[in-house]
Amino acid sequence: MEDNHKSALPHDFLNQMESLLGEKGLEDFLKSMRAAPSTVIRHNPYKVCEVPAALPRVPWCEDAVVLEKRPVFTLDPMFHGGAYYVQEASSTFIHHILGSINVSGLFLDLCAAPGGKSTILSSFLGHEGLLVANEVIKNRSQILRENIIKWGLGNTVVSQNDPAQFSALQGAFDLVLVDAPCSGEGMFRKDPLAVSEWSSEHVKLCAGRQSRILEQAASLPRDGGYLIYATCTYNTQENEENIKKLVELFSYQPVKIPINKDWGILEQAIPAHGDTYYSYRFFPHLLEGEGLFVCVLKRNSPMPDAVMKKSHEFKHPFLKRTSRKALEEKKLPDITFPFEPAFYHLDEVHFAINSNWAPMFENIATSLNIKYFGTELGQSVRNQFNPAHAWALSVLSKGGYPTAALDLETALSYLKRETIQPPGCPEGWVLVKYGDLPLGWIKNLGSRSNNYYPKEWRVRMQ
Ligand SMILES: C[S@@+](CC[C@H](N)C(=O)[O-])C[C@H]1O[C@@H](n2cnc3c(N)ncnc32)[C@H](O)[C@@H]1O
Repeated sequence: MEDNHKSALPHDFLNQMESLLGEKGLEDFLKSMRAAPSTVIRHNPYKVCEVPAALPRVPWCEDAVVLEKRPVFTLDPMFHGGAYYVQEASSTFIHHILGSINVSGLFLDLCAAPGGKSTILSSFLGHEGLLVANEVIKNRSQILRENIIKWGLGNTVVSQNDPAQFSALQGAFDLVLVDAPCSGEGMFRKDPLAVSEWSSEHVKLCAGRQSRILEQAASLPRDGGYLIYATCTYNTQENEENIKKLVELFSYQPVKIPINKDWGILEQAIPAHGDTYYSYRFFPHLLEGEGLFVCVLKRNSPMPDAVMKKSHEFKHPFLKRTSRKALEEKKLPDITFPFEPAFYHLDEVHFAINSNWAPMFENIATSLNIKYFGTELGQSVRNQFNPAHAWALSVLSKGGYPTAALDLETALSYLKRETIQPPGCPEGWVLVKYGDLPLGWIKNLGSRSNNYYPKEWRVRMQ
């Protein structure tokens, strides 16, 4: 059995793993490759998510629990309402890193889709900070946008840009995460495609691409800000070698992350540029999770000049700033914000963001290709306000709209975009919920109701 598995893996990969782990290590690694990967969900600390207390937690992330078996997530309304994110355990280590270095402010997730790590960054920032979640590939930026909307904190700007297009934001960020595209060796157990695509040539190609991304990313944190580099692969070309190149070119200090030795994470020293940097390596035979490499660095280089333009007038081809008063005239309902909001509109579609971040957001919006930001509240149509789906899924209050609690069957019908008619529903806009978790809007017209669940998100599974 073990030999079968061994023969399914590329010969050069096995040699590489043997030089990393030794003969016995490779044997244990191959054994772990035959075991089923665990299923982990990380719940949204800002939403209602009932998780049985008896389930084991991921040791480095108190929000993440290991499920006994993998349910059909597509048929769980809580999944669609953003109550949790399905994420393999090792990746949730970003949560532990953030708690250890304890930095807040403006974060950038440069390679963000589908958004697993962005949702960790967003939860950590809460209502105080701002996250730019960027994904260069258009289709993937749409998935990222959807996951950010479902997470619902309203503290995120989704952009679709190449890393090279961030040059106007050099020195702006308190933290930059580069979770780079890689050869995916750490995902071999979960993703047979990663095995079939693997070759030494592909590793080389990935290492070159990561090095270019890191060179663009390295000047984005402020002096004293952090750069986190992560991959889900094991080879040293894509990992240690890239860190060595980076610290030769840019001034970064090492950061040591406290870990508990029972967790099974390997801390390894990377000697580079006369200093010792640290990597945190995850192997499936040493812990319950997939393969991961992480290195945290602290920028040590005062910026020569202030990079942010201090513009008082926001000039953007489509996006305009507006006031609460102007919005009230457009029938915006009464919303209690956990921060002082700044409002913007794109044609008649209205958005809110924490006003503390408005000047920075305006700089970002003029230099990047923005796909989403803050919370989309709704659209003014002929003296009426049509609430947005994103607002339903957001953690903001819902301005006194009536609600209807759905049972599982009706909630699934709603998510499939079928017509539902909850009993006792008043006429007009109604927020539908599963338990206490908002799922979206319906508009009750009396004789029938319209389902406003987004067409492109609807559940197709029967
Ligand atoms: C490992 S994935 C990110 C996973 C994500 N951080 C998460 O936790 O859900 C790497 C991402 O980088 C994107 N990518 C591909 N080529 C890139 C490039 N040249 N520059 C920046 N990002 C790139 C991929 O499309 C992919 O979404």
